[in-house]
Amino acid sequence: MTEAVIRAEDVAMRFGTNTVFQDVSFEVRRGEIFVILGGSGCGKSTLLKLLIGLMPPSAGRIAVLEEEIARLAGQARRDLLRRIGVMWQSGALLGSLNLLENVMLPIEAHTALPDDARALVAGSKLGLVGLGDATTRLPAEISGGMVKRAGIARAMALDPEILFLDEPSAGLDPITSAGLDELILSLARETGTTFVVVTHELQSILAIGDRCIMLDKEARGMIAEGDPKRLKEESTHPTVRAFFHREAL
Ligand SMILES: Nc1ncnc2c1ncn2[C@@H]1O[C@H](COP(=O)(O)OP(=O)(O)OP(=O)(O)O)[C@@H](O)[C@H]1O
Repeated sequence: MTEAVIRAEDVAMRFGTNTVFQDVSFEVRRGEIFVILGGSGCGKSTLLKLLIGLMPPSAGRIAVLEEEIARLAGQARRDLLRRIGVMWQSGALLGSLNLLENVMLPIEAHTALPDDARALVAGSKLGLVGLGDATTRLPAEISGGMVKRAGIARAMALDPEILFLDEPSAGLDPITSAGLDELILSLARETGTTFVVVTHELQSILAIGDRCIMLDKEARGMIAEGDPKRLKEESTHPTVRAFFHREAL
């Protein structure tokens, strides 16, 4: 079986007396597109924060690229974070910098490459996401879909082994959203990057997800794991069925 790049074992997260989830265990395998899904407030963003080490779990263990991310500090932590990329919902571009300069930022921060080489790398990442002709545009001058693409280019600037995407289709119309799904699929195929995507967009989940887990607020944990297309056909769990068949309800 393909190597696991993330292993979550019996993970729980509590804020005070509020248990968001517990007993969450799963693996993400190298090269797959892994989707974290579930309704509002079930803890998708919280789980994403645990996976990238922004906070430690209340219980359990999360290993990312064989390292227990919550326990790392200093250089070891920086070294691991360099191997992963994150795109937040907004795309998080700096408005005063053009797209090329935005993508150059992480390269400047983490490598000693000279200016022209940095620009070359940043330009090639923008080319990968279909923005090769827009490198001198400012974020305010481009569409919402292009902002997301630029955010992905920036998250890929350092050739991450795992790319985390937080609600990539949020705020996009269905056609733009479908275009973004195609981009994610082609990047996964061409670069071999592992994708972990947080979303509740059913069309996206079915279009891009190799495997998924579904979190549930009432159950305070995972209620499904597997290939989303198979879950849609085969799951007998009422909440899972309602989610995958909601168009028909
Ligand atoms: N820093 C925090 N302190 C206290 N409670 C928090 C904190 N972060 C999240 N929560 C709680 O955890 C629960 C899950 O929130 P989270 O944002 O992870 O859900 P979500 O599935 O991402 O929701 P949405 O799809 O609406 O973004 C909520 O009850 C929220 O109030």
